[in-house]
Amino acid sequence: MTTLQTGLGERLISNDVNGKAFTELPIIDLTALSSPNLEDRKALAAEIQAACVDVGFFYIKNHGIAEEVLSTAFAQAREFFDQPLDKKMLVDLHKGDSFKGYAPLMGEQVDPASRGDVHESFDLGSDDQALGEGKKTGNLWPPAEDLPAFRPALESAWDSIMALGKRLFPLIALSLNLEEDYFAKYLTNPGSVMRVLSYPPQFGEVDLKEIGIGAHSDYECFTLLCQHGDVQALQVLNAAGDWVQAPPIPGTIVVNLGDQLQRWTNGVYKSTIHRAINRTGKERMSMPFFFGTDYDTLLEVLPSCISPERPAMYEPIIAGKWVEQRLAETYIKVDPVTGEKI
Ligand SMILES: O=C(O)CCC(=O)C(=O)O
Ligand SMILES: [Fe+2]
Repeated sequence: MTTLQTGLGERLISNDVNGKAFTELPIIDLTALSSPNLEDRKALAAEIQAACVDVGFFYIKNHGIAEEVLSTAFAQAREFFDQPLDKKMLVDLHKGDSFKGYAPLMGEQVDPASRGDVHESFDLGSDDQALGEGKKTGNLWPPAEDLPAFRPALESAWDSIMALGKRLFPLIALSLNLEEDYFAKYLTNPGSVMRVLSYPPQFGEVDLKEIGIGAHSDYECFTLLCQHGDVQALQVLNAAGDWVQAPPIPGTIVVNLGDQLQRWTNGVYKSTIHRAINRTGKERMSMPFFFGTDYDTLLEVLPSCISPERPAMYEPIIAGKWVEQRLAETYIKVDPVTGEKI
């Protein structure tokens, strides 16, 4: 079986678990999420279940987030990224200890087989969230005199997407035949992260060791990914080893499952490998929001996902430690004198 080097180490090309050779991503209408009728919500949960088992990726529409909140955040992100490098490095992610702030082009490497990711990023989280053992610093914001509207725009997007994510957990619980509030006890102070990414267009021969974001799976429970404009770059790996394009669709947000839910569900739900390559000739931006659980949640395979044919495949892990370890492997620090990775 073919293997692929990813941020998770060597992975079978079929994502460890049997997904489908899907050729497009499902689009799920979330209107029934607000229905007072449990049967309506269960019918929606059944659609979510099929998408999580077969694909691990889907679009949502009628999600309730105002388009303007997202476009304002993207406009501010563009202003931030268009600044000179020395301004952006005022909030260099390496100045703090909890992976918040700016990382320049090639400052990250989600796929250890790559030379670095061809994107710039700015990461933020909640200042009062559990930062993890010994962590002292939270968000790093650019000076308000440089970009007065940046922080309010990103915080407003954060609030809206966080609210949507909190509404999706009960749906995921229903889709796993659990009580709707099953995950609530693990979400008192969840370790979520949002980021804006800017991918310059790449020209010439495709070199898979140097692309927008290398092949990886996400680390948390699920990701809500907003794509800006009409610039195609995201690709999703199906069980046949083919990369399926996930273009921006107006009014939708992409949802993909992460490793925490794959482990919790014993691989029944897929944390599908994806990457981004921007060959469009245009600058591309995206805004992923990663939803984790409380830092100290013990992620143990759900008993309902274990059977004689499918024994538990994963050791229990502490949710926050898992993400921290994965992040520490992701960000590259370069020695300013030698230019070597340290
Ligand atoms: O920009 C994208 O479309 C994908 C970003 C992504 O996969 C990530 O940040 O984990
Ligand atoms: Fe990702």
